Amino acid sequence: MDHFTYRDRVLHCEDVPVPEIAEKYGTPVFVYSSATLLHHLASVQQAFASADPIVAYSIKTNGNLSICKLMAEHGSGFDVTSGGELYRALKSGGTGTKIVYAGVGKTDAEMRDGLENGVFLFNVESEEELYALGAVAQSMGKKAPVALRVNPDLPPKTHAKTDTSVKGVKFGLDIEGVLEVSAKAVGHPGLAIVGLHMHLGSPILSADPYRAGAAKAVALIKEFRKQGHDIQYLNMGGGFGIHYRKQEALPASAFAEAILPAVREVGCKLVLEPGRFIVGNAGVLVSRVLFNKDTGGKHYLIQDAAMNDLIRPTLYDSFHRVWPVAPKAGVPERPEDYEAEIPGTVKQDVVGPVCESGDFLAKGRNLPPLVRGDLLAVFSAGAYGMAMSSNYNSRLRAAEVLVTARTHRLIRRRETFRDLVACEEDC
Ligand SMILES: Cc1ncc(COP(=O)(O)O)c(C=O)c1O
Ligand SMILES: N[C@@H](CCCC[NH3+])C(=O)O
Repeated sequence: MDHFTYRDRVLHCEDVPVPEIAEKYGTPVFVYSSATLLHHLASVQQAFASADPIVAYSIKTNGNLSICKLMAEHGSGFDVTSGGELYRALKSGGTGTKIVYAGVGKTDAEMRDGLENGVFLFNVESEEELYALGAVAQSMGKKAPVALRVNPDLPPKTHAKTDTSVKGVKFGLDIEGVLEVSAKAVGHPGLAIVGLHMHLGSPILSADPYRAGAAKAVALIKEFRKQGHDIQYLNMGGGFGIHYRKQEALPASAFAEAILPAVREVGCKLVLEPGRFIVGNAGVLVSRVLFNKDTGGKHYLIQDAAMNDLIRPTLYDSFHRVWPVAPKAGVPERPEDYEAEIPGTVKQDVVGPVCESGDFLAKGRNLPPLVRGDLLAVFSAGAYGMAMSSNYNSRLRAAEVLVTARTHRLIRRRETFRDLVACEEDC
């Protein structure tokens, strides 16, 4: 479900016409719907309610403080993967009792920071990390609460760059060797192995990998307990897919059906780390057409958003729906299927101003002819859009706007040229 709808051929975010936002804040601009954000958070919380889970919003997806505050105010915890993300989580009202610390390469300083702030669970991904964390905790007179992250060697079939649970990736401990690792850690004075963590990849459009992963988790948890570890948490990570092309995403209840029986069997507290599922369909990237250009038998639509704003198409060949903010008569107000032939359209590559041939937001799309100044919406851009943006080509990072019903508010101002050089001028 999202709250981006066309009314009289004008895209609205909740009750706000998107052109009003583009006029006021300029383009490119990320526009988020708070109703969609909260709807998705609530749908996860409700689907898994019987396990009383800790839903830890994965802050890497979109770390904007206003979005994170909304998450914290509505009962979400945070999944963080760096000192910077922990800082954002705490600044947004998060508390250690609901913060899980992930990541293959935590520094000693990050571990200390996490322990000082009472992080309830550290996902640990290697034996060296385990003992480094144990030593840091011991030096502070503490025991670090640990979930061993297991790589279950399940192919969730996402994309070569986003599969995190197949043999040979850098993530997690190999499932074959994890019991040896846990056996050696029994009785360590700085470590309490209290959980098992599994994050399968992202985005996942089937519940089957979760069912298979949870079954492997159950077997391991039983073994950990036999070794003497007091396992309290089963952390099934994030990865729930969203609508990018059509309505292809599963509801949270489908994932709940796959995961909850395992949680009941081992009697653990469930931890989830959803990111994309909460914020992905809650954001669009709005840009303005600069030029049309025909070359090499192709039609290029050059607009003012680029790979530095949304790198997913460049990095993963990801598909995002693209459509005019105010489509003129003669084309559908909003197509059912963006990949089918659409009357009144011509094939176009939607590209940005960055000096890279790989700078595109969409290729070979059926779009109506557009002219300079027209507005374009790139849908499902709320997750890993702004979060992965950069200043490449010394482009200023976009503004972000949060909509609630008929109101809109700037939640990140557009950067300025002074921002671009600020860290260099200090030197
Ligand atoms: C450990 C971990 N947890 C949670 C997430 C969030 O994933 P998603 O945004 O697909 O829910 C990721 C990213 O894939 C991750 O690596
Ligand atoms: N950043 C990715 C997925 C990787 C998620 C982080 N483990 C995306 O944009 O889809």
